[in-house]
Amino acid sequence: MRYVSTRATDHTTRAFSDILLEGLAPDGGLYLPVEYPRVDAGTLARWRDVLLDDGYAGLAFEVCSLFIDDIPAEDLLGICRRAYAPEKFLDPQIVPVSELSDGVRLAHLSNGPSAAFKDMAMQLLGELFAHELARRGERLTILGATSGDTGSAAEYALLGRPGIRVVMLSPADRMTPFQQAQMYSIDDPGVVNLAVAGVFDDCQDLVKAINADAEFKRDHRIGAVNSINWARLMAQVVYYFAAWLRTGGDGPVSFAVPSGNFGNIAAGHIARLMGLPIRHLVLATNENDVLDEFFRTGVYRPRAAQQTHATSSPSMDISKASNFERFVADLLGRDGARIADLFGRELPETGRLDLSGEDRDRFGFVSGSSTHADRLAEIRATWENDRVLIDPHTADGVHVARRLLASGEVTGPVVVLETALPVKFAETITQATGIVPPRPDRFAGIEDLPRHVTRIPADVDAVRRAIDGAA
Ligand SMILES: Cc1ncc(COP(=O)(O)O)c(C=O)c1O
Ligand SMILES: N[C@@H](CCOP(=O)(O)O)C(=O)O
Repeated sequence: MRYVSTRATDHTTRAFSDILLEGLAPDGGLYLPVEYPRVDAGTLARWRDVLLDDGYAGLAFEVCSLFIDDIPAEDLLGICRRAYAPEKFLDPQIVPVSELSDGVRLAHLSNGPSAAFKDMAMQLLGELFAHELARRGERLTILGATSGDTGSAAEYALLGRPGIRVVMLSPADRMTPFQQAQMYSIDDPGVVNLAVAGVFDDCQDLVKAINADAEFKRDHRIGAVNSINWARLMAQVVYYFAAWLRTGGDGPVSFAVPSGNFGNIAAGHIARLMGLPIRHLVLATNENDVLDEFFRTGVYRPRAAQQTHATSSPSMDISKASNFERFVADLLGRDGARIADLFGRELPETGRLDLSGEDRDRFGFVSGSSTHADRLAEIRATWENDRVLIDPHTADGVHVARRLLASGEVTGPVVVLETALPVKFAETITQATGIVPPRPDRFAGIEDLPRHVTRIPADVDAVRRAIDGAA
């Protein structure tokens, strides 16, 4: 499979291993496969057996093989087996699917090392980076941005890997105490945590600004772990197949997806275009509802930092969704020149994109948003009715799914993607239920450990200095 930038105006394509290390394309666009591979009913039936016989790792190998043709098959199988070794996850099924009493299903994606769905991709990325860097004899500085979950998932997956160091930007004082402790308690010269005076979007802008400096990027061997890196999306595609297969039957299923940077649901969009029977992709936001607004109106209107609310689902406090560009590329038939103009000129100049004239309905998206009160009500109801604790991000998804099921806008089996364990958001869980969420033993006392973090302004030179200083 070859890859092309969303903004490409020529026929230049790249190999998977190259874009894995490169992350963001030099023209500022995001990589996509030249075309999505198609999966037919026979393949889905075979994959049902693969999942039963070879587990999640076997399925991941099958899906990834469609996107990677420059890593030998036996190496890729080993990579998938190490990434999805059952002992790394709280459940040997890796992604179990459960059913609540009202019929809504949950696909549990947060059983991995850092207790959020980011582990599903990050464990694979860790193995892929290690394989490719060893093969090339190269080093990589991962520069990432986090609103609370990508950072710890990346640091856990990459810690101690030869030739890799991580510089992670996080929004100062906007993550929960648990999320901060997960990252800032890491005491390792290969991990540099920077707390930026700003919101997640500021951190993401800084990452993009560094990536736009071709010379600095080349000299410092900068790579990416955010969902701007195609490999993240590829890995996330796998859990849509797994969840569909575990839901049983051959018919269409709808997925409700807590959304912020649009990576989680972009993977569902890709799975659907590959042929997975998905009826609706139910996009759920919190009060930061830029994406909900787009799917309702066709107008994409990112907000400034001052208009980005600090909510009780803080990992989704995002107002500029990176992966949205990938969706627009599909919406506009991969017209690279138009994408370059929209995202490289029109959006920065006008602050909005009006795509209401385009036929976005054909992609199966419906959307909604939730408030703090909605999330509390869903967490409480799910606890009282099912004795299941869900985190506030999952509650965003459950809320929108239940609302659209009730209105008839969405029908049939709905699988909500469960994206984090409640322990990461204990205060909100306790507010909703009066219960302190259970804490896996490996996280005992992390808030009491010394912190290793440097505060910086939202300034690209401060990031450059930190990268230089960490060298
Ligand atoms: C717990 C959690 N749920 C949902 C999301 C939304 O995912 P995405 O940013 O890929 O849309 C995130 C991150 O943004 C998250 O950390
Ligand atoms: N929710 C994420 C922020 C989005 O990051 P991405 O890596 O999925 O692009 C976080 O928790 O850090």
